[in-house]
Amino acid sequence: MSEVKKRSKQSISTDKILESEEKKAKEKASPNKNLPLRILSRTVVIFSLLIIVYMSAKDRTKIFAKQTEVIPGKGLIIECSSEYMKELDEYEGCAPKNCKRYVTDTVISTKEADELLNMAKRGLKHGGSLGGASILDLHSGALSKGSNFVNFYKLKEMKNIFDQNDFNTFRVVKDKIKYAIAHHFGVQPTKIYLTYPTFFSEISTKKAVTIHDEYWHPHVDKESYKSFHYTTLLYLGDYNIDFKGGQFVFIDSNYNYTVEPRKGRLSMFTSGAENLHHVQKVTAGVRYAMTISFTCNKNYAIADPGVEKYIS
Ligand SMILES: O=C(O)CCC(=O)C(=O)O
Ligand SMILES: [Fe+2]
Repeated sequence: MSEVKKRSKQSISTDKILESEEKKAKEKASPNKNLPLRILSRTVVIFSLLIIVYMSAKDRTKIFAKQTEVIPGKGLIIECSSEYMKELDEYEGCAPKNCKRYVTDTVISTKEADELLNMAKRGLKHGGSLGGASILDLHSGALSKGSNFVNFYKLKEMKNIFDQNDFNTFRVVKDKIKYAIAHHFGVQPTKIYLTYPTFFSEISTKKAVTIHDEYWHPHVDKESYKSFHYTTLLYLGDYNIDFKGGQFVFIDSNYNYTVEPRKGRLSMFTSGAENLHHVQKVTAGVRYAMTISFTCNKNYAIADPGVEKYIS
């Protein structure tokens, strides 16, 4: 290589080094020059991620029963959990043909739901949990009060708060539900028994105080209430009208299935691990519902509640 060529090559590479050093120096002098661009690109990335998370969460949630629809009957068969099936082996005529959840708006009338709602309000106004999730159990008499429970069958001020007419309404509704379970789950009505607790629930927007107020945790009813084999929920008010939030959600591995409460809507399901569920937080208004459940085990059977429950 000639001396001239060598020198010119050297001077080109020296120029390049100078150029890049100049650029670096400039960037150092004004570090914020690329900042808007960086903020913009990061914002785009964050928003895209949020959209992906939102869309995938949305896609995993299906509305099984909308409040605005009147559902004659809608069911979803699921695989029974092995523990549930094993336990039912010993109860002839009580094991379901299939494990499932089933929602119907045509078994219980609006009038019957209104009569029960009236009972719920009448009873619960004497109680009320500090944390806003209250129950009134027609079997044990447990009524949420403050951060505890009292037995309303023993309270002077609640003496005869429910008369035999009220208990009759409960019995008629309970019998309709029992036959609906027998029909839809393929079991003998004489082999399923009303069990405890059998209660009204009232949920407001108050912040939880005790563990009893934390109704929103996913759970299996068979674990929360060992006597349950068939859970039924009767809704006494309307989602998005009487209250906001408070949807019931079945949690499956692929999808969540939401039941929006509707007055008179009956939701029935096998109480095993196949029906893991939770209730979403109530964000406005007050939500009333009733839990009426059945067992296959005669030892857990209870008599229909009546006026003889009052302890004088
Ligand atoms: O009120 C509801 O919709 C369900 C309540 C519930 O899951 C329960 O009491 O175990
Ligand atoms: Fe539950």
